[in-house]
Amino acid sequence: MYIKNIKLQHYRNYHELALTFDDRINVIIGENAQGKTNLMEAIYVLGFSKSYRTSKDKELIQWEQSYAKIEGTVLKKHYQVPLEMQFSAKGKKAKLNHLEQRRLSDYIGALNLVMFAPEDLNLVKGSPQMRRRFIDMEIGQIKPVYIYHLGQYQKILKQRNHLLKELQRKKQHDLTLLSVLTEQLIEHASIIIEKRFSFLELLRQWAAPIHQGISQHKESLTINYDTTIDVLESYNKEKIKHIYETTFSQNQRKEIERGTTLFGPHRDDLLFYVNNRNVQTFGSQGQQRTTALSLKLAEIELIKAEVGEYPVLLLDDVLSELDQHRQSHLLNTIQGKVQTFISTTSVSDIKHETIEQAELFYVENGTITQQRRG
Ligand SMILES: Nc1ncnc2c1ncn2[C@@H]1O[C@H](COP(=O)(O)OP(=O)(O)OP(=O)(O)O)[C@@H](O)[C@H]1O
Repeated sequence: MYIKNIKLQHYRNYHELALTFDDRINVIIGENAQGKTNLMEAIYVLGFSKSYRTSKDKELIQWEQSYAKIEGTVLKKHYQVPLEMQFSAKGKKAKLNHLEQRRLSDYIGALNLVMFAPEDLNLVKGSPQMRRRFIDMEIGQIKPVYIYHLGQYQKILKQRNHLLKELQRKKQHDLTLLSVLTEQLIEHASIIIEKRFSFLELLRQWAAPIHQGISQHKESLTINYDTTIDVLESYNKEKIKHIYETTFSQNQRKEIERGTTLFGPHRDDLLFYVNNRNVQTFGSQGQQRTTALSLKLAEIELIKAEVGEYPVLLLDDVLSELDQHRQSHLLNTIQGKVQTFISTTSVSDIKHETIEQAELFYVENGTITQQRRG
């Protein structure tokens, strides 16, 4: 799939903007603070209905304006999909095929994206929250119903944590509500875990050979799921549910004492091993970067295998962070098959033939001049 065009209105520092993109490589060039990342972010928001930079939608609206709008046309193999996101003080609206979607899980997935920014290089070393976000975003765009379960899970978790705090402080003594919330939490938790397990199976299949390729067969990558309960990846939803039920009932006193939910997907993590050693603890910076790159490239292939089309790739200021070998590996892999947006302060940072044919977009203070190379 690829994005044919985009129109922005009052989005960050873009007052009005209309662009037509190349179906392969688009390079967004500009000095600092001119609007490169804002454009990448707008594309991301068009796909995921929210930003990766802020959880406050109102920050996306241009200062002094009352709304922001992003429209875009996504071209798929056999049809095209018009998408639209609008933000105002009243909230956000997502339109697919010109029809407003009440549930965002009905909107997400029409435009598949893989984002690779400098922060992603810390995926291995960074917080468990980052890794959970990575896996959740991925599953969400392949199986949008996952987003629904995740949303419900988070809502119930918040209520349950609040209740556990009240029980801890003895402001509340009734345990009936706790059982009701626990039961609801388990229902969504077991679906989330089951889906994460099947996603991991796929991720491993794609990431391991890619990692071998980048490391010139010197390294092998394995990925494990680290969970708070005693569960095997071969278990189905019912079995996972049963284990959660036993764990929660055996630990009720402990949870009340601590005033928080101690088990569930919100506490799980991914562990990466290179040549059987934990790369989070023992890996060199290079190995950690190779792992992050392998995961991103695996995401691209995984989406293609599951959805039937390649996603759009966003490389936000990340190429200059990769050494020549990793940069070439990345660009060779995507060349000719994945629509890619690259943001950079200088085209000379990109040393690859693919750049010869790219569409160039020069950004200056919220305006863009387009120029085709080749
Ligand atoms: N809501 C907003 N309304 C108007 N301008 C905004 C808004 N949010 C951010 N900006 C402006 O957008 C600019 C930042 O743009 P952006 O983050 O895209 O930078 P960039 O070109 O990617 O630069 P860098 O290379 O430093 O990351 C800043 O000048 C900032 O003041």
